[in-house]
Amino acid sequence: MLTLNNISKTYSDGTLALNDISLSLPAGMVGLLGPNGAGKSTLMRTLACLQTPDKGQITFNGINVLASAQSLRQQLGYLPQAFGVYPHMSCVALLHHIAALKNIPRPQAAIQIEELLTLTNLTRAAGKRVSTFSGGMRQRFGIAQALLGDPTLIIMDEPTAGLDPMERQRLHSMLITLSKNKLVLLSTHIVEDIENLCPHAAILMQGSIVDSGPMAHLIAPMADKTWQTSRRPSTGLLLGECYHFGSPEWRVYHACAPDKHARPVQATLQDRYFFELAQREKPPCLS
Ligand SMILES: Nc1ncnc2c1ncn2[C@@H]1O[C@H](COP(=O)(O)OP(=O)(O)OP(=O)(O)O)[C@@H](O)[C@H]1O
Repeated sequence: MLTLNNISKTYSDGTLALNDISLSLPAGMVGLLGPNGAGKSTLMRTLACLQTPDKGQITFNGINVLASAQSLRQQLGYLPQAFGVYPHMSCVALLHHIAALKNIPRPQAAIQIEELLTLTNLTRAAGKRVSTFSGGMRQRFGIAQALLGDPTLIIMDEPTAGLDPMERQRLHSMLITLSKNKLVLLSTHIVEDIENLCPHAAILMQGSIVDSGPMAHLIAPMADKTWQTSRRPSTGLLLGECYHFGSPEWRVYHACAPDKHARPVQATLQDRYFFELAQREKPPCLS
């Protein structure tokens, strides 16, 4: 269990990035959903002990994270949004280098690296320089390095960014396998990834937690109030515009049918997310 109590962070230029965040996250796959600039990366870096909050407390399985960063690092695997690599090092050499930085004895590291190369489907590319890898291979390498040392807390910041559908699917099944006995925190603004992968999620907007909990809890406020209509609605809160067989359709939040063309639909996490966004800014468009 990862618990955050009253975490706040203001950058030196006065930007309030995290505003009194309190959260309890269970083991398994947990999604952190928020638009650009919501504070996701700031929160991820704080959890990974790469920056400190101005106030608040974090505990992970009994460890006081802010007071014992080193104890947490031994249990942590972190995939940042972007990471640099030494241009001349091969995949396997770089993994050995990172294993050494994590204080993993070489014989143990060799066994783990072989297993991780298999898991991430990089065995055949082990001798290639990571700087020549495609986007998907690089992300898989990022996962392999994060998993060195068998961490119990895995933090992934936008892991599917820039991946093609095949690579994305491969990454999804890898994450599902991993999350069996660990806490995998997945930060993204791709709602579909969280809907597909996470039984539990938190929604972050403008540095504050809007809501968190099991998926059913997050969707519950939208139940029986979400409609889809083939005419642009004039009443209700517009959640977004989508296309059905090439024709435009609108998703609307309203207590009753917004017009005679509207039909009730099963609410999704995307509806809840767009509901929250629509209350804070101009309504988004679905694509
Ligand atoms: N080093 C910094 N100095 C000043 N402001 C910063 C810094 N890093 C982030 N911010 C600001 O803090 C806020 C939160 O940024 P953050 O990168 O955590 O959001 P995010 O949800 O990860 O966004 P994205 O999805 O675009 O990566 C933004 O307003 C951002 O401009």
